Amino acid sequence: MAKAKITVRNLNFYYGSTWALKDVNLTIQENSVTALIGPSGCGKSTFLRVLNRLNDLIENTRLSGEVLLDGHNIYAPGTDVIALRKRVGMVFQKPNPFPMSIYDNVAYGPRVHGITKKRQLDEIVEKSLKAAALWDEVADRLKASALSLSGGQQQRLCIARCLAVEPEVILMDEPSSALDPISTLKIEELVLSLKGRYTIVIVTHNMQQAARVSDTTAFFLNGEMVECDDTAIIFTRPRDKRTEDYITGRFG
Ligand SMILES: Nc1ncnc2c1ncn2[C@@H]1O[C@H](COP(=O)(O)OP(=O)(O)OP(=O)(O)O)[C@@H](O)[C@H]1O
Repeated sequence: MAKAKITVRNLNFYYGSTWALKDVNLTIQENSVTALIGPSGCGKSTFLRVLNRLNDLIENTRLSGEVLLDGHNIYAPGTDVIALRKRVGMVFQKPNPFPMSIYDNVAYGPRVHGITKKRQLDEIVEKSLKAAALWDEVADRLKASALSLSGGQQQRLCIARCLAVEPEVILMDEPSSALDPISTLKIEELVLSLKGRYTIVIVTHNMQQAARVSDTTAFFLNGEMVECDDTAIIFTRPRDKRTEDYITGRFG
């Protein structure tokens, strides 16, 4: 039985006078992959950043509405934002490993959260790199700089770093748009392998990618969430004409 992991209610978001998200209502099911699609500037990334309060870091922004994670509003006063971001991790468009070793990148989060025993860290690093499908390529050079990895490997390292703190939700903002086709395929396989254990929300400009990896797709346009449904329905018989125009390439 599907369970709502995140419920967004009447969400509005403003950058100064720019109304970037307009009364968005959306439910994200637990342990599934939800793709956010729509033309450039429609608010996909803003919506993603709302889900772990990353927009809090941008000045002169305003939000109204509710974002419930397991039924609790993450914007309620007194919310521990550090704890929230541990539960709701993020992977960015451009791989952004820290300038330190492969091992230290993955161990970084667990260390911040108080894990210091080497054996325990070793286990977490191995498990996370395996889950991110990178272990076989780096097991013999964990002390090498993360910056010596290829772009695709760096992105899988960033996913391993995210997994190391055992998040419940993983937000991915166009995670393969800066990568070559083979690395992109690896990221897509990885997303599919993580499905079922994590709730994944992925922003993508690539509609084939959305069709390949996601269970549910939400279409955004000019800050509105136009339509959200099973991915197969969105791509074959969307209800809204605007969705149809977008997926058939009439604009965007
Ligand atoms: N930091 C910011 N300050 C001011 N306005 C912003 C900021 N970030 C985004 N916006 C504006 O908010 C709107 C939504 O932008 P957002 O980046 O969320 O769209 P997007 O759908 O993710 O676009 P893209 O696909 O090009 O990344 C746009 O009008 C954009 O100009």
